[in-house]
Amino acid sequence: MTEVLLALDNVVAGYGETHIIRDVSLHVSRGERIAIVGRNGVGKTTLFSTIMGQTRQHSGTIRHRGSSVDGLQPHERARLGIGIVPQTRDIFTSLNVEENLLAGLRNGASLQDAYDLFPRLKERRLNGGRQLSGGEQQMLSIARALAARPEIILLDEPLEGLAPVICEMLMDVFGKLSARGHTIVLVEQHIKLALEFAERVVVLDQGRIVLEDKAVNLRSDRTELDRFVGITAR
Ligand SMILES: Nc1ncnc2c1ncn2[C@@H]1O[C@H](COP(=O)(O)OP(=O)(O)OP(=O)(O)O)[C@@H](O)[C@H]1O
Repeated sequence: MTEVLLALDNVVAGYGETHIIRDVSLHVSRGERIAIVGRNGVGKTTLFSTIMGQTRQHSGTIRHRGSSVDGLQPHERARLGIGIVPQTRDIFTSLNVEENLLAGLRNGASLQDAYDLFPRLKERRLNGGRQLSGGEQQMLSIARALAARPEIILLDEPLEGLAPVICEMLMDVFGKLSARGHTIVLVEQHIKLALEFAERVVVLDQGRIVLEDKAVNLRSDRTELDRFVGITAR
């Protein structure tokens, strides 16, 4: 039987007294590829922040490999193997590429692992974070998250604002990571790419899961999905 790596049960969370995430239950199995989609402001980033312990969890439980992580600090959750590539790109702009990677290495990961996945980073290894293009910064942010050898990786709109050729290259990398057994949860505005990448798609609306289905079903009939993401969504 496939192991449930991450389980959210009836989670209500938000900022201060505000409830943004409302009664969310979501189980992620080891090796799964899940996409989370929904209009702007429905709570996709807040859901990731909640998994990382960066919001106020009012009720419900979050378990990692069956053990509750409720009450654990973000760095403690990261140490358990929950990795995130935040929308804001997590890099130190004052450090060069190699220094950024070295600062993130954990659990026997090596610089070479990062350079094998992103040869461009090797070419730019002595460039400061500020001198990198948006795409290179995103590669570095992803490589830094992977340098901690997470068991599950949360990717928050990693393609946002990037040129189509870079998006294609990153999607290719996500495919490779998945083929190597990584568990990936992707928040993505490009619905077409989300449907191509994921096995299962979860739709959020006003902080609730309103639709959850296999991508193959949603690809063959987008009527239901379009109700929640809008027919103009790509
Ligand atoms: N730090 C914060 N403090 C208070 N409210 C916040 C904070 N961050 C987000 N919100 C509010 O929470 C709601 C959900 O925002 P969130 O960023 O999670 O949505 P999203 O689906 O990721 O949106 P987008 O697709 O635009 O990134 C919004 O109403 C937003 O204004």
